[in-house]
Amino acid sequence: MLGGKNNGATQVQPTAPVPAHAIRFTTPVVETPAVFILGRWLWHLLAFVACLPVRFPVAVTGAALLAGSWWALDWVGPAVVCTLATITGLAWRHWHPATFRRWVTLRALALVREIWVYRRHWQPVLVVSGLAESYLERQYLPHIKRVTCTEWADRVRVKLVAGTAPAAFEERTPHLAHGFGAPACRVETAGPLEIVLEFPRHDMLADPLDALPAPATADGVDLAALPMGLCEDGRAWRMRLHGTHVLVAGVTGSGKGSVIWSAVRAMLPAIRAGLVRVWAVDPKRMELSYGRSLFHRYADDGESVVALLEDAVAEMQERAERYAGRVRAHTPSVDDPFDVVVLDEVAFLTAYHPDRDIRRRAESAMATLTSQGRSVGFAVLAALQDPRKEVMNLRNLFPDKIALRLDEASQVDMVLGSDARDRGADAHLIDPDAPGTAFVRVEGSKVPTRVRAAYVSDADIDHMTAGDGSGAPGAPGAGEGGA
Ligand SMILES: Nc1ncnc2c1ncn2[C@@H]1O[C@H](COP(=O)(O)OP(=O)(O)OP(=O)(O)O)[C@@H](O)[C@H]1O
Repeated sequence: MLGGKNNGATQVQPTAPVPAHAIRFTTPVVETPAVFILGRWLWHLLAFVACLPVRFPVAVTGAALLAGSWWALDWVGPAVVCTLATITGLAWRHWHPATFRRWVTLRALALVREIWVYRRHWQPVLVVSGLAESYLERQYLPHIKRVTCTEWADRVRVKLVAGTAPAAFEERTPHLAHGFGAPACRVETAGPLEIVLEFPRHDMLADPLDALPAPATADGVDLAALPMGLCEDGRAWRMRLHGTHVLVAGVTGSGKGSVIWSAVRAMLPAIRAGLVRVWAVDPKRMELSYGRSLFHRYADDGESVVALLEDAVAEMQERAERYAGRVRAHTPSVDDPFDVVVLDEVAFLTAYHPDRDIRRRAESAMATLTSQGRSVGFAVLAALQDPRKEVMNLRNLFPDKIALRLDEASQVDMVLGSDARDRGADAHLIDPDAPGTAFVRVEGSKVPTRVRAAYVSDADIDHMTAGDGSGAPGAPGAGEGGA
């Protein structure tokens, strides 16, 4: 089993008996006749050649055409084939650049990277990083099955050595990333004994992102998928807010404001239409006070904050009572809007406020909102700098979490869950010069995704409060309508 074709390759021959043993009983070593070894190599060569048309159809067809034309027409044949191929390739690239990139460029790139980067360095990198397995004094290596390239990353499909688990790779992602010269490495389980290692080739999130245009009408606001920024694979980062609560953690200057404001901006037409109400808590008086006119309620000092939270709880409970036995899912309407309680620097309420009673009442209101609010259309979007339990012990009441730049490696798992760092969510290593960059667990994926929130500048907030539809200068007015 261990020595099976797909389970690894023998690297070390059995060694001599250990000198300390006076007598050592071992099975006799029988020399393998050369004909068997040559036969095995020949078999592998034939299998490789037979698989070539399936693995590289374009390259094999090209080579066959060249050979056939040369045989039929001497040198004129390959010259004509090359000219026609070049013209066809250029035309294809011109008229269908996306398919040309997918079928030609990325496949060629995958072949080069498979040979030049991964197969060439596979053995030394895996042995040095401790991923080679030993059994009966032989060494076995996981086996590269296939390398593919996407726009932004290489995906290396690996067959594991029997008896090992993906966790061994998850623990060594930094070794693998450095070993293969990639900025990061992510591990996905692809099936029994199979994993995919994802190595980004370049950072799609290196450049800041301008504020995204807000939807033109309230109909266009999808509260389950608010456009927030970009994922590292170039897809849009969308965040669910309706039916969940979101906790945003990050050190000062990490970009918590851009997450909050991107969410508010994405809901703008629905806020204007009265389908969404934002209850803003702003103890620092720096972040949310700027867009005060957009909010249903605003509070910035201990007493008023607690009053706001307790009013939200009262409204939530009144709604829950009305819905009991009649309505099972909340749909935003002008009578029963979607209520978002935005808490900036939540530690002010849970840990730093000098009045113990304020802390207790605030915490109790937050616990009630987060534990009962989801199904009746109440969501909490809270931001904090320090995710430790002493500062915020309600962490687990937030189903969705966003880890911006954090201070310490241990905080990553506190925010994103116990295996997040093993799966490559190095939030403590985020570049301080790239604020707004974060790790999130997007729906349906166990692997944390790196994202960057769009930056909503003061000028953008001015346009939002002034009533321009998209928040951009000169944009048309907001549309009305139901969500
Ligand atoms: N998404 C982003 N893209 C580019 N730059 C950003 C982004 N978010 C924030 N910045 C820059 O980083 C600075 C700090 O951002 P922000 O105030 O949002 O951080 P914060 O985490 O809220 O900090 P604090 O906790 O001190 O309020 C901003 O003034 C802005 O210049």
